[in-house]
Amino acid sequence: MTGAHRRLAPGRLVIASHNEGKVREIRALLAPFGIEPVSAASLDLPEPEETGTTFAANAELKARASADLSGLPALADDSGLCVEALGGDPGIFSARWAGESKDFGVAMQLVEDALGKAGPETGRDAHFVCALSLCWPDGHIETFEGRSDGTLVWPPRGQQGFGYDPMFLPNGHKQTFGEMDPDAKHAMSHRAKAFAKLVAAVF
Ligand SMILES: O=c1nc[nH]c2c1ncn2[C@H]1C[C@H](O)[C@@H](COP(=O)(O)OP(=O)(O)OP(=O)(O)O)O1
Ligand SMILES: [Mg+2]
Repeated sequence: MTGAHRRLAPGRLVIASHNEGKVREIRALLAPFGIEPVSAASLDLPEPEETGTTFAANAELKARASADLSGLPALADDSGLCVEALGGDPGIFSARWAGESKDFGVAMQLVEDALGKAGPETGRDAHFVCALSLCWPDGHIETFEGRSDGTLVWPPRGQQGFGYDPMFLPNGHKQTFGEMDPDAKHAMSHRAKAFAKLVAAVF
């Protein structure tokens, strides 16, 4: 995002996500800022089809859809796990790899199987990306990205977090995101880094 930023006034803000794990993390990140978060689910807002080809494009279309329908500022998150040996897959398809039932045991197994096929020489490096878009009801939109680098472990470890967290070991740490205390993840994750940029720009 370039150019002038707009300040976000205190008041209600829609968290434009239908993923409970994300909503929990975004609520925790918003807690110090005097914002009243309202979930998209509680307003019965639909889950838009993610037709974008980048994290930023998908975050923007989700934020815009919720801001248009609710008349409130809306914050959306598009994120995913990018595995270097898989050319960046599952990437923007990270949620879709978990199928209709959103089973991340299945999705993590698919990643592990694909890594096995890629062969040992390609390594197990991966990173998470998070794009956060904040859209105001008049259509003004700002987008911020964060990234965490790490490696993939097998078998998955830990019950904290959500999604691919149990197989992601962030660089410089001994616990996977699935084993870490949520506060420790919030201090360093891709989502926290994107959020820090948003905070610097709009709060
Ligand atoms: O910190 C994370 N720890 C583990 N896994 C993660 C994380 N961040 C994203 N991920 C994975 C799982 C998630 O399902 C997918 C995002 O897909 P994405 O389309 O952005 O979200 P979603 O469909 O789950 O909910 P929604 O679009 O309603 O916000 O990437
Ligand atoms: Mg989604």
